[in-house]
Amino acid sequence: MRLDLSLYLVTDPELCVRHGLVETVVAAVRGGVTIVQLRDKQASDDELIDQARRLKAALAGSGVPLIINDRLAVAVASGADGLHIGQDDGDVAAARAELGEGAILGLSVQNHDQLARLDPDALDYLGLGPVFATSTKRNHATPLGFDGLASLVAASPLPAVAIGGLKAEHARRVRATGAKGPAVVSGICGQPDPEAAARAFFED
Ligand SMILES: Cc1ncc(COP(=O)(O)OP(=O)(O)O)c(N)n1
Ligand SMILES: Cc1nc(C(=O)O)sc1CCOP(=O)(O)O
Ligand SMILES: [Mg+2]
Repeated sequence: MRLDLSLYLVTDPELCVRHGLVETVVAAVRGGVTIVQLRDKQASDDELIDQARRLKAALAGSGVPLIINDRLAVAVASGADGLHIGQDDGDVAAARAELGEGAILGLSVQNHDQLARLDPDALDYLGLGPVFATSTKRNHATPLGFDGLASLVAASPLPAVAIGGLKAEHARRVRATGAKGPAVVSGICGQPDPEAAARAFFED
């Protein structure tokens, strides 16, 4: 599936409760989201596989890929389009080997040391962050700000999205760093109108 990182939605079970997971994602895609990550730290693998299958069905025909956060086994079992892992979520080469060449594989990067160590041949994109402090992720790294983000993007061997505290008014500055787009949780999931909230990331 084509990788378009213009606007990356990362779901959150609590923030999506207002409209429901599937309806939030479908509305956000109507608003312009180009890639979706299913992220739920508490759900069991079986629950996540069920959610992923329902999201895949809802996204059918849209061209929007579904990525699974953290859990390789769920990505494989659910027929999702890919996996996003962090620095402590397992081995990139092993994930690539199990997913196969056709899958999308993303890695989180917080600093230049991590950038220097990664294997770009095994990966499709990077998630750089946090740009700003955020209450959505516990124990996140020190915020980069736009200057730190720009420095990482300039050194990145792969296309990258920026994540962490990003709202619609930041979209222009994120793209000006060379990042392909913002990755967003609360700026879309927690909003009264997720479609309008997503669209606003293109109107900045
Ligand atoms: C697009 C994107 N970028 C970064 C992250 C963060 O991943 P990670 O560091 O593994 O943290 P958790 O999301 O697992 O808490 C992401 N999920 N997506
Ligand atoms: C899932 C995640 N990863 C981050 C990182 O820095 O790697 S920040 C983050 C949460 C982003 O949520 P919001 O858009 O609500 O600020
Ligand atoms: Mg992770």
